[in-house]
Amino acid sequence: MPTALAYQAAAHEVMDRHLWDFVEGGAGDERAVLANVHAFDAVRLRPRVLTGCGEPSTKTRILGRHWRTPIAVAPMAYHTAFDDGGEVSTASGADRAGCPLVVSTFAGRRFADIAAATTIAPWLQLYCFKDRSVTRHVIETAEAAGFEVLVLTVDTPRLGRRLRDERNGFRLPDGVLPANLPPGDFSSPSEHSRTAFDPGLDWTVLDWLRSITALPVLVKGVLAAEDAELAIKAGAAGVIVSNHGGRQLDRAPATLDVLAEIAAAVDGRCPVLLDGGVRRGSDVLAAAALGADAVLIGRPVLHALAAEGSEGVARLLVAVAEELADTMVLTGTASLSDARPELVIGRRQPTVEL
Ligand SMILES: Cc1cc2nc3c(=O)[nH]c(=O)nc-3n(C[C@H](O)[C@H](O)[C@H](O)COP(=O)(O)O)c2cc1C
Ligand SMILES: CC(C)CC(=O)C(=O)O
Repeated sequence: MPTALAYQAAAHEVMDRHLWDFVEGGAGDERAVLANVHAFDAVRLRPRVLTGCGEPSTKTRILGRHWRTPIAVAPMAYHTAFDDGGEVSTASGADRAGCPLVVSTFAGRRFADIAAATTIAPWLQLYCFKDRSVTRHVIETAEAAGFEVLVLTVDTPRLGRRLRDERNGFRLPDGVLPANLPPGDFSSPSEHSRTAFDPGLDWTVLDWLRSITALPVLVKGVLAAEDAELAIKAGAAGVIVSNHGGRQLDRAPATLDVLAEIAAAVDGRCPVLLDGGVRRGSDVLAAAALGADAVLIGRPVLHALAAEGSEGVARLLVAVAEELADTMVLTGTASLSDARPELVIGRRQPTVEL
């Protein structure tokens, strides 16, 4: 069975060193990158026996759509740096595994071509630029291509200081460009983001989004129960518990460590998704037990794409989904709604009461 670890090793063999550092790296001392993975490593599951659960259901329903398995691909910039087909390859691989793809504002392929490669309507990850006309254009292009959901990234008023990229003087490989943005100089993500991203966003950005689109908006980058509450008040259709894979705030908490607190605050009013460090099917079940309706997988998908293209993406995601089903059988968990916090040993209980 192909694992995330095996694809990481395979990608390391084939990837340019600076590109590797761009993908693997995080902000500062990379505490938050490690914290995500360590939080999952520390999980032990408490199996129940003789439950009669031999054929578990991994199905779920998110924003009115049926998902075969509670796994989607996290938004990541520039898949064309890893495979010539870029996001088109990722979308078709994810489709074969039954997983939706969240497409980055900085996708290297046109939204219409990405949408045509999958039977599952993609979601658009949105960076809100100072120039709102550009942001609006990105949304309209995605809507015209049939995208169904917006994911507003809120943890990036400025890009985290990524020391590997600073040391390497990182520049995108020649020919790697965002396919859905007006022409500009994108060669250094840190320099571009400094001039283009709006550092002064507040919750009223959701009002503006609602005034220009009817698509549901999920807020990605929530790490505090108070912000989940504010997101719902501002009209968000869901929250994504994320620390951007440790690429933003070096001392951000592991996402798994704040999940229960946020799920308790949301209390079923909207879907709660999580990303950061999800590598195994057993990680998916732990996240479900602590309140996630679905998870997103980031770096391992790029590793699989770099190592084996579209086929690699499909094989990785199928493997994680099968491992989720295995773990459900072995813990006596018949369905995702049966995954309760008692399944997980040694996690802290919610700490914030609203
Ligand atoms: C190379 C790379 C590019 C990324 N680009 C984006 C992006 O364009 N927009 C965004 O919201 N998050 C972006 N992310 C963050 C991911 O969406 C996600 O939060 C994170 O990778 C999940 O953690 P994991 O990689 O440990 O699975 C990026 C992450 C990586 C590794
Ligand atoms: C081009 C970057 C802004 C993409 C990103 O979000 C990241 O590298 O984490």
